[in-house]
Amino acid sequence: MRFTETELKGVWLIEPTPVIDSRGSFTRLFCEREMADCGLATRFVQHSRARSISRGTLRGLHYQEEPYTEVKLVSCVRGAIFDVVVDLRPNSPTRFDWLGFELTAETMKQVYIPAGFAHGLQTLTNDVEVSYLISQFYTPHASTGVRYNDPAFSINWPFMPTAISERDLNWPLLRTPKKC
Ligand SMILES: Cc1cn([C@H]2C[C@H](O)[C@@H](COP(=O)(O)OP(=O)(O)O[C@H]3O[C@@H](C)C(=O)[C@@H](O)[C@H]3O)O2)c(=O)[nH]c1=O
Repeated sequence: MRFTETELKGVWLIEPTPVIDSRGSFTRLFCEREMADCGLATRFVQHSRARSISRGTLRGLHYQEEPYTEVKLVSCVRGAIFDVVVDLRPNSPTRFDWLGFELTAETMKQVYIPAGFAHGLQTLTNDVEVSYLISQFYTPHASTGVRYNDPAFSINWPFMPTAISERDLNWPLLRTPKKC
């Protein structure tokens, strides 16, 4: 596995290094030792999968509040997504900056998202499945979000959303202006 920390400190892109032979390939997707060597969390308490039917479906931007913050290890196991992280850490020099990653079932790339970030995604194909390893239990009363089109972030989503939940359409906008 190849680990690359992004310009948003604490967010890592993890790329697989498949071993290929005449039968096909073998690919490691999680290794406690390699993750720990990079200083990443290795304890995940839930593994969830979300299926989206149509291209353009948007989910997010979500996070859980203290003391239920989560680390997420996200990958796309069917189809393709544009995966987005937004830095919400109060004292971060990159606060409100965002990054987008194309994750596909073929490339098996994963994004490691530390606590303090909101996460969202948009499907790039029909019939998409996304896998999440999550370090904290789902806690509905701490589960919250920020608006996908909040001008504080100005995220360049690939498409107008073709499907989105009422909840995600109605997260309040932040009033704090972007960094001067
Ligand atoms: C996230 C989650 C939802 N649910 C339930 C609540 C609800 O009835 C149904 C669908 O929930 P949501 O609409 O929140 O699902 P979704 O919009 O797919 O939520 C996900 O979005 C992406 C962007 C993330 O980062 C994930 O961590 C998660 O928040 O599933 C659980 O039971 N456990 C969970 O861990």
